[in-house]
Amino acid sequence: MKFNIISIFPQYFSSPLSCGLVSRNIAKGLVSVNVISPRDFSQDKHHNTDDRVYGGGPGMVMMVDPLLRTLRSIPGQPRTLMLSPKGRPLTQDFARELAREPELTLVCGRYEGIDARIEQLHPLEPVSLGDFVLNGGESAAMCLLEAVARLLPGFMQHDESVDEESFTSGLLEYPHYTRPEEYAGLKVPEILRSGDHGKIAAWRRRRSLEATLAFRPEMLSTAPLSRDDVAFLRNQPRVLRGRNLYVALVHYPALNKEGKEVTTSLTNLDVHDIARVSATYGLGGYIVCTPLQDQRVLAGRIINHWSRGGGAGFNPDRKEALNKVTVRDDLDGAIDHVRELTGEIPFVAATSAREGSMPLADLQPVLDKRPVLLVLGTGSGLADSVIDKADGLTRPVRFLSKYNHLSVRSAASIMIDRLLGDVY
Ligand SMILES: C[S@@+](CC[C@H](N)C(=O)[O-])C[C@H]1O[C@@H](n2cnc3c(N)ncnc32)[C@H](O)[C@@H]1O
Repeated sequence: MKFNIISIFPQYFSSPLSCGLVSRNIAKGLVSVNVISPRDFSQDKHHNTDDRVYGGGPGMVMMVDPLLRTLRSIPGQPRTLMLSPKGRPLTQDFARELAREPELTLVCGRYEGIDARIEQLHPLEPVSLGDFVLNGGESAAMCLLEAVARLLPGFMQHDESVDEESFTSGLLEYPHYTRPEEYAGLKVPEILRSGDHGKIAAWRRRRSLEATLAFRPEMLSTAPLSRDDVAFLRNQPRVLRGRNLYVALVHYPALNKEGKEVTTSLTNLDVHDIARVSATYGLGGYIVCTPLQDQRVLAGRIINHWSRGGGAGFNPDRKEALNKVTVRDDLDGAIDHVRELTGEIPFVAATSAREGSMPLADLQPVLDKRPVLLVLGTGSGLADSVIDKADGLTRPVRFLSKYNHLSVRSAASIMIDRLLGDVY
């Protein structure tokens, strides 16, 4: 496979291309690397390749002409990638896709980047190494080259090595050991010395599952998993963020359509459905807030029927859900309830279908440290006096859509799922 690397610092590549498997495979002829400098194509007498940025601001920008001439000097129009923070993230799947190409051109930016017109003048696919900024595309190009080249048949001493690595199966890899058999009192796991390949494979699968659960649990949502895998994972100790999450449904003060503060009636559906979501996601609790005596009696009747009365024997799952529900007068009562249960004052996150700037994801790290009370409104939404008491107002679900009129039950489900997903 051939790589053309376009960089104003060709010397950057001499060391990484001269050692390890990359160098061996260049010598073998499996990989060839052609580093080209746009300086050699600059028409200017000083061979300049950059100039000041239009519109003001610090830094220089790579000029379009030397780069375009460099690109056009490469015969055959190979697939051309531009290393850039805005690009498609480089993943193992993407590397596999690129390894099927006979030739790739990698364009390395420097300074503030490249004159934007280059993308209109030459087909370029931006590729990013991650959400961070490097000084230049050279180190990114080297990472990409390695990730792709090692997937070529014959590149590794043993081609199977790449089949078992992290991300290949959607999981992180299991741990490896080498001699000595015992070091600082730590022994290599017995099973790895047993010679029983079936047992070793099963042991490795489980260590892979454990590592993924510990370090990258979100990968488990998409990894192909067998029934055995799921049964194994279900029994692993997990930090369940959901235990720190509480949800309050506020019936007073809520707004009516005219924007006036009113008390809304509770509904059987809201009590049941949000209780079921709370149980499914392992929430700390669900607090229905209403100061009206008849509404509190009604809520108590619903809860008692399903958690202690006739419904409890009839449907034990519903009993578990309804056991999560408590009734309090208002938001202050809900906050007190969480404080009584946890000994801590919760972070209060109000919600709205209209406004709010706090991304839900910002609540995830908070859940690792202290209880969070997610406050949902009824009627036409939470009154300002409730929102004012909150520590933050979350961004509406579907905040870019004109129509986002969800029932409070749906909004609760979506927000809780976005916060906790399948794993936490
Ligand atoms: C200092 S950076 C320019 C950053 C640019 N001003 C921005 O804010 O997106 C210079 C060059 O480094 C490379 N680069 C920086 N971060 C990168 C990343 N995360 N992935 C791939 N390339 C990157 C690109 O080639 C980029 O043109």
